[in-house]
Amino acid sequence: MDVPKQKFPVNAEDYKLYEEVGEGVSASVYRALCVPLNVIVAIKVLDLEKCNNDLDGIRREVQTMSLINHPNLLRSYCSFTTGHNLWVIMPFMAGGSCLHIMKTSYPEGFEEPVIATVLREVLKALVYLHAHGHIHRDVKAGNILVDNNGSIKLADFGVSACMFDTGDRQRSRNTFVGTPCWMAPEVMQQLHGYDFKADIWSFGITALELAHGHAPFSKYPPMKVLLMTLQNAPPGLDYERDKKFSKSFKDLVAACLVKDPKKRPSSDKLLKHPFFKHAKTTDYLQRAILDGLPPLGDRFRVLKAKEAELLQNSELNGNKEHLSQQEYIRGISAWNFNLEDLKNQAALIQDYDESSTAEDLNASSKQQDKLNDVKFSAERSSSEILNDSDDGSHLEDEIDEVPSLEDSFAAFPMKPIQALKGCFDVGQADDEDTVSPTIGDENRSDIEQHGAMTSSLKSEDQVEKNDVRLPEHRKSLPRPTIISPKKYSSGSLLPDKVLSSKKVVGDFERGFRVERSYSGPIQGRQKNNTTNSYPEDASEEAVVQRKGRFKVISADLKVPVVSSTFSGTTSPPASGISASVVSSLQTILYHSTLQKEELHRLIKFVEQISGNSMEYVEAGVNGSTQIPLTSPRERELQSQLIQLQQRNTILAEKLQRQKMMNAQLEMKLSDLMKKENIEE
Ligand SMILES: Nc1ncnc2c1ncn2[C@@H]1O[C@H](COP(=O)(O)OP(=O)(O)OP(=O)(O)O)[C@@H](O)[C@H]1O
Repeated sequence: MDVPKQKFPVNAEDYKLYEEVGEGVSASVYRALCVPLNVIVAIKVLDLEKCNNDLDGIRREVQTMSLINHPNLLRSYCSFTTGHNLWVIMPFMAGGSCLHIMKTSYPEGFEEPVIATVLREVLKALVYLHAHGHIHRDVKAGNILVDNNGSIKLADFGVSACMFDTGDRQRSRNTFVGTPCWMAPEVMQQLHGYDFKADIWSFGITALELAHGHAPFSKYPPMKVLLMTLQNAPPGLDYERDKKFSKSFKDLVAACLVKDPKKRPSSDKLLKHPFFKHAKTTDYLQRAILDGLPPLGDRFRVLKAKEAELLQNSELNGNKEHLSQQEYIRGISAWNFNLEDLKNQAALIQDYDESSTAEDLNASSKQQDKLNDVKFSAERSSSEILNDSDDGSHLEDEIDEVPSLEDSFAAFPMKPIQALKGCFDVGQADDEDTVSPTIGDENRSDIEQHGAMTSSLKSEDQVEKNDVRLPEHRKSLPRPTIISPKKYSSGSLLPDKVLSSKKVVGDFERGFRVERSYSGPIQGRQKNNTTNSYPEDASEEAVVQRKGRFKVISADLKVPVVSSTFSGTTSPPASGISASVVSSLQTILYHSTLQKEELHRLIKFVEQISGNSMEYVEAGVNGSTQIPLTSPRERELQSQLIQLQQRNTILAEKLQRQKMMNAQLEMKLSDLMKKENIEE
């Protein structure tokens, strides 16, 4: 329940922690009492040492949560660090998440009026976010929270992004975030970046999740989900069990789950969809789904015990399918970039194929038929196939040598916690309406700047006044400023014109040049996006530490905007730590180049194989109904084609992994260079 404006203390001693009520990838959530105010709150506790992978995301989440102001969005009262933990104080949503409610009482999903009511509230939140330039990027039942009175709030801004971001922030919009089952195809593809419409896809998947009790493909490991989302026809409400749903509901889902983002409706347009005529008041939700539910803490305990039991059983039985189920139960969000995990996930794909459900397989397109052909005809494991393949195995072997890159990362200085103090301390504004820093002050701190970008996050009324068109603050953004191109070290992320400018010589330049010859999709994306004409993110200059995707911003470091750091004609002075970083950087660049070369070959290989073999398989499948394959030669050929197809699938997955590794690498390089610049 929303608490009227009060100043929440930023001291751990002022809070009394009660039971745990939720758990995510990076955090545990507790019910707690704010002693001085005598108010029950929820506290999200993040161990910063454990989530050094995504501290940047956490910082963004904290900032966004403190600035939003909409009844359907979970805001934070304040946040602060205590020891190596970050505490985010927020309203306690006693009903828990829709996912939890379904797991406890509605495993087959909710009734249609409940779904309409929940979705309408979520959509209102999205209209607000989108109108203010934000993409949520993780819309799913696990992030839809219900209060005692049935009111709904969308939570978890850990991976949200601002459409008006520049620099690294903008780059994050071209990266792979979200939860695979809910992730839009364009986000997975990482080709042209994505926008608000990615949330509309996730919204459609969430609609199916609420209707069935689980998201489509939720039983599969992430790699498989990727392939199915990209290759299959979009899921929908097309099955026997979906007969109970209205035409307008089916239509809404179909409208959201269109692969071409341009053809998806915007959030404000979707809000006018006839389906929402079925929506009721939130009191109705309270009666329909909360009545009789045990307290959140008890439900959470039971679910956690179930999860532990499942995990134990699956470990005992060696049943890998449960691993994915575990993730689902926990409502894991944000793709896990752990390479070992990814390898394991990819290795599971064969196992999952055998247990495909009618739902998942029927939702398939022609391509899925092809996959199935492969799936059911080839009995050998992927490793067997790879071992005796002539043209695929060497590629596999070479790729498997790449993990040395991980070692390269490990060499970087990474001790972020000390530098963190102050970064996350976000108290409650005395007057919320005053949280509107002046845009254009180039020396402001990162937090201030974020405030500027989210200064638009004002009350819902204001959005309505604006008729959900272009947010007012956009109109007031400073005129596009032409600045000299910023010198990234990120190789292929650079637009051509930056790459070609001979600003960096010596080994750096060599690195750049080599990078250039391999124009992966990331480069293409960046090219598109660097054409944006807004000033670069001043905060970039204040990065003092980085680990993974985390940038530590010095709270009081005021560095003027320097748009061209390597503007000289000599290489930057490399002394002490710099020299070692430079040499690490060179090693990484070298590896990156090899990797890209490999990717390039893989892409060609996959294109060739898929182009040719798909045709053949299709011909074989279609033809088989008329001309049975009788001769042993024909059968042998058919089986070879199937094997090729299977290899193709495996290579595509490898390719995807490599892409992700590359993206991470690019970001690390870029950050290291910036750090170098700052040190100079
Ligand atoms: N304010 C709240 N009131 C009640 N329960 C909450 C609240 N915030 C979060 N929870 C519960 O805790 C769970 C985890 O929280 P949250 O999603 O913020 O963590 P996370 O680590 O960001 O999770 P993930 O990234 O996996 O979605 C939620 O799914 C929800 O069930």
